Amino acid sequence: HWGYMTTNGPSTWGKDFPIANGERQSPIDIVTTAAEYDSDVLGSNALSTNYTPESEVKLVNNGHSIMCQITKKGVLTGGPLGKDEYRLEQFHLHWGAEDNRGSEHTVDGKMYASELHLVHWNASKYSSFADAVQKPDGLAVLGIFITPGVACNQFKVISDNCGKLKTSGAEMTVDTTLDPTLLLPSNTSDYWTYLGSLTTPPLFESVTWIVFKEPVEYSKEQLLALRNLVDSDGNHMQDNYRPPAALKQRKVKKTFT
Ligand SMILES: NS(=O)(=O)c1ccc(O)c(NC(=O)NCCCCO)c1
Ligand SMILES: [Zn+2]
Repeated sequence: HWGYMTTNGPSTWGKDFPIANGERQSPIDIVTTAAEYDSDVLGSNALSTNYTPESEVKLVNNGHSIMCQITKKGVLTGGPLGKDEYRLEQFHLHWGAEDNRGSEHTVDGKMYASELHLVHWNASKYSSFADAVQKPDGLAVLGIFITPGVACNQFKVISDNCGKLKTSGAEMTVDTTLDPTLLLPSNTSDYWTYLGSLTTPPLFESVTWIVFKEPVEYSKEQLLALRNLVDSDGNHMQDNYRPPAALKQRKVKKTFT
């Protein structure tokens, strides 16, 4: 089964998932000087999130990451998404064994300690996540860089429960509220955006990526909690990130000068 070890990691995925070498794969290295400022598409209608706080938190160790399944109606609109409404489905993370690596997107070659992905599907055009996941305009994912610093209070419900989700397949519901809005950086106006893919198999080329420039801080303890999770092979879930793929014939746009 695919994973992140030498024997089943990103360099082997092309065997079972030939799209791994496709024209719009993710993540990518964001070369800041090559990104194009595009005022009309991006400037006119600002990216907007309208999330409903979760009244309980459903956490799953899916063998590749820790995922929070969203049950409330949360909507992402605007920016590069045109008139379509994208519904929040889940969020999860990728991280390293040490603070010097772990993000999937890089910025001028810089890797962050972790990257949070808020996954949305196009509810204006499709009937479910499963229906949207293979469509070229099916998904929109918000990428948030994580850097070591002060604790993120809204992330505590996840980091404080990693110990109870050690094994692959483990699920739990925590009876507390969580507002996904509070997982976002304070500046949500400055971001890069480009057309890409899922960063794990099946690597479908269905994602409009929106990567925020401003990182969010998690404490050392919160990052350590992620590294103590166990994956589907019984190893510590660490370095569960795909390295950058080729940009090929794509342009990265940015909303800031
Ligand atoms: N990293 S990502 O691009 O934001 C991303 C967003 C949504 C996804 O559905 C996946 N991948 C996925 O679901 N793979 C199926 C098996 C996983 C657990 O069994 C990756
Ligand atoms: Zn992801």
